[in-house]
Amino acid sequence: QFGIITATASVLPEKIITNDDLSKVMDTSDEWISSRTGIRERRCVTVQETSDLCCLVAEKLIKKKNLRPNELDFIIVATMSPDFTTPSVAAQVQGKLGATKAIAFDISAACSGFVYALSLAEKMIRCSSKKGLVIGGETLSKMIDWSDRSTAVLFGDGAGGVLLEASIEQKLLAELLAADGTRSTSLTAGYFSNKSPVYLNVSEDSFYLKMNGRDIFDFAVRDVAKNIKEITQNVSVDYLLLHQANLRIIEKIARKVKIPQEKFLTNMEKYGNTSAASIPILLDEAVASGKITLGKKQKVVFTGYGGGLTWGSILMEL
Ligand SMILES: O=C(O)C1CCN(c2ccc(-c3cc(CO)ccc3Cl)cn2)CC1
Repeated sequence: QFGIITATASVLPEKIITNDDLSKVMDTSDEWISSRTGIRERRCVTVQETSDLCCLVAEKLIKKKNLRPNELDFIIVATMSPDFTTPSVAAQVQGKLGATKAIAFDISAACSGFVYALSLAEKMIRCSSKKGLVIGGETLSKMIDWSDRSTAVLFGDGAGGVLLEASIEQKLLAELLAADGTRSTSLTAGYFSNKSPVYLNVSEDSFYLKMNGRDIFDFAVRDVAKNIKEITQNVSVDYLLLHQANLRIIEKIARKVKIPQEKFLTNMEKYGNTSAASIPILLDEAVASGKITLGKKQKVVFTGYGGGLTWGSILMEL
């Protein structure tokens, strides 16, 4: 048995923050943000937590296929902005859903989290699991230093996910996942400072998201392009769904891998960078718009890249 995607769903917080809204509270402009990133607005939670967004995605997914919650064997949530270190977001979703049979755990791989989680979940189905949810969910708005315009304008909140079910047909055709921990300091967030009376180290790390934009930009254009080139060799791909970090980066990658721009779907203009949620949100919108139809055998590449550093692609027939 192999894992195939049989439903998609996404949930975005209602509150919209436009570039102009941000230009009123920090030294930035719609012109700068949209020309350098492609982002025009983003969503921000006002009362919801990551677990609330993920729970709504889970409810949408099981409803789409008329499943009962206790039919699920697993719930995996990819997030870098959980409500708690424990309980996991996945466990919170399992409890709220009443998915009593599902094992539940979070995956921490930043913006590669959804791709890492999808790869792992498909292996679980190859080893006898039958049905499960793979969700990417973030409330990055709590991780941002809202006085740092270099990062505050880039990120957004949201969640998306897929229902994975067992099939005799193999649809996950190839994958290429990678990590490079020697570059781990290029993007950090959620550092817990140790307040113990015997702790001696004074770290300058911060809870707030910090990024070396230049390093990450160059990493994305170099390593990610190489990864995509390798996985799309001798394959005619219909669409590529890359982590929605920056439109300029996606354009540069498209040119490097010599695949037409229009095959690279984008929606960062509406949602900004939602880290692990960006690919499943993009997928759900592509399905809702009819660009992608599940079961139509379209060849799609999912590519995540970000903190860790981690990156990776999965080639799937949908
Ligand atoms: O000056 C400019 O043009 C700046 C240059 C720097 N930029 C960047 C750089 C890196 C990212 C980014 C972030 C993550 C984290 O999820 C993952 C993947 C990427 Cl590629 C996004 N924007 C913005 C415009």
